[in-house]
Amino acid sequence: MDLEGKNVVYLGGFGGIGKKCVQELLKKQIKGLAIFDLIVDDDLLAEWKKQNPDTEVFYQKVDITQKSDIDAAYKATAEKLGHFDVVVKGSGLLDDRLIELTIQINLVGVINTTLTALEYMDKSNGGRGGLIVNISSVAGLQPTPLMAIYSTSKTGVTTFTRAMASPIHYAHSGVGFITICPGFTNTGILKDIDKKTTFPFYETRMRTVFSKVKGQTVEVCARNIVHAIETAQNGSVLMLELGEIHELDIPNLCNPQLDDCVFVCLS
Ligand SMILES: NC(=O)c1ccc[n+]([C@@H]2O[C@H](COP(=O)([O-])OP(=O)(O)OC[C@H]3O[C@@H](n4cnc5c(N)ncnc54)[C@H](O)[C@@H]3O)[C@@H](O)[C@H]2O)c1
Ligand SMILES: CCCCCCO
Repeated sequence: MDLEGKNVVYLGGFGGIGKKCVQELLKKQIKGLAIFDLIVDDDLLAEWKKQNPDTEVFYQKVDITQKSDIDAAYKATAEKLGHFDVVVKGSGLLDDRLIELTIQINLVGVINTTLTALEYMDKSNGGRGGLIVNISSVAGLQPTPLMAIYSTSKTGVTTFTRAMASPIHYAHSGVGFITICPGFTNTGILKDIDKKTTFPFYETRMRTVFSKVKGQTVEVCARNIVHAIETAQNGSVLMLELGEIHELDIPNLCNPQLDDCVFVCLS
């Protein structure tokens, strides 16, 4: 999608990846940017507003575990911007010791913020269509024993987003969906990992290996997320690993007779 003149909602815009994505998005002459987050960096927000006088930049405090917050934020954004073209879901928690909160934020939060956004974007409901980008993880592509609950939540994000990308839904709503699966990216989410894993490290080797894994910079990850927003097609699942974008060709495992009724047909 060409981002010039578009309205964007970014959930988690003050997070590690979020801040850099916002900075990249603001380079694209977007018309409006709503940042939904639990936290705010007032100085950074003021700087973004000052540096981008032609873009309406504003913050909405949102706890995505609270449906009332989600509803209020989207309502206020629709009133301020009229409509929104792109919604990026970049909120997240990695802490397997907080089981319910992990699922509430990473999965239920993504589902609720998606379905509420659709109320405004769905062409069959008077919307203009658009693009919803859900940030999963490489841990949402294959089981990750180290953080099994996080991996489960992210696998749910990947599956939910692929299901929402069904051509059946797209033909109805005009809202496309893409799944972004970053690999290790140098933000705070990976710090103190041995306090966040499903179980304490069984052996120091796992810990040694984990602390030695080479991650990508946040800047490169953010640039690739924005590139994906501009170029990816509905249903794309993109792994962003070590500065590269890999479009994943996930096979349809369904009965051909059900192909267009149940599963995404990535034709
Ligand atoms: N950093 C990585 O290695 C990596 C890899 C793959 C996927 N991801 C995913 O990318 C996204 C951003 O991660 P990050 O590394 O920038 O982490 P981060 O911790 O810096 O950012 C997380 C963001 O989510 C927000 N958030 C947390 N709980 C919330 C709540 N209840 N309501 C609203 N907002 C809430 C935080 O305020 C923050 O803005 C997450 O979904 C994460 O799972 C990160
Ligand atoms: C091994 C999986 C690393 C996941 C990084 C945070 O999504």
